[in-house]
Amino acid sequence: MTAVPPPAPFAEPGAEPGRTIVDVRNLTLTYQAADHPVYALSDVSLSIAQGDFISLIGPSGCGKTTLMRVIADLEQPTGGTVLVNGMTPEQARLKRAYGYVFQAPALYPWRTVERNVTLPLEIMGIPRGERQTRAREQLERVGLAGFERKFPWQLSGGMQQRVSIARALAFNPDLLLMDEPFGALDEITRDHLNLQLTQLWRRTRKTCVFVTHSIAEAVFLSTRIVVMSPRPGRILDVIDCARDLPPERTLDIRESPEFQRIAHRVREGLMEGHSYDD
Ligand SMILES: Nc1ncnc2c1ncn2[C@@H]1O[C@H](COP(=O)(O)OP(=O)(O)OP(=O)(O)O)[C@@H](O)[C@H]1O
Repeated sequence: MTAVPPPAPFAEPGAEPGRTIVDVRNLTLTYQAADHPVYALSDVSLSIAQGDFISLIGPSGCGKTTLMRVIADLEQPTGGTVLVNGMTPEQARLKRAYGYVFQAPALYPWRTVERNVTLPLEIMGIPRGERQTRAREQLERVGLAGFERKFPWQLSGGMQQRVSIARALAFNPDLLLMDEPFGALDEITRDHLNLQLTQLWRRTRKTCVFVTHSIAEAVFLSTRIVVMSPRPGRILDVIDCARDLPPERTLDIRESPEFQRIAHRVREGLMEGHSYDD
């Protein structure tokens, strides 16, 4: 894979560390399934600041995707409020305040890599030359310079997921929502992408919300980890990783006692909240 350029220690212009980007208060969501209600989220409150990297971790079905989808205005809450950049999720969606990366890359096989990245810009009516410039910048950011004219099926799964990250970044959103983007990849590729993602985050200081089932991935990437209970999803613990781990992270920090201690606390939280009756 192509190496990512070395990270520069600055945030993007306009970034204001500390400003609240996502404000979730007393969020409840019940799905009305055909024969019974599904209580997906119960009384979730969370404040996410500019430049935070938040991981949501919890057992399968605890509502992690649901929480992301409410922030993205893809689901309507039953109760509580959500503000994104001070706006309702609908206003934020219309203003393209966030980019969303799905579990599967969701690329169009008949479009080149570059034309997959430019798609949201086409929809926004941005002129062709500017679309190309922005797509190339983002592809370079994710280490895919030179792959513009390839088709998705010519790339590995990890490279395809990097294309979808470039696409989500193309319109320069304040917020990046990533729903288990590396879950289907082998461990070595996943390590590599974790490293690239932490470098990308450090360069841009985009606010990130990241869903994962991997404790190591959550500790490695995050400034804070949100541990959720089994359904209905509630927040059991919020763990500050930025206090004990440096912002600049290399894979070997996973061996450090600080890393192990945080991982242990996440594991304890998951075990305490887990019901073995299911
Ligand atoms: N549209 C829907 N209608 C009914 N139930 C739903 C709907 N979408 C999700 N659910 C249920 O709501 C609960 C939470 O789902 P969600 O996908 O948010 O969990 P998750 O924590 O992201 O799970 P996973 O880790 O397996 O991806 C699950 O029990 C799921 O089956």
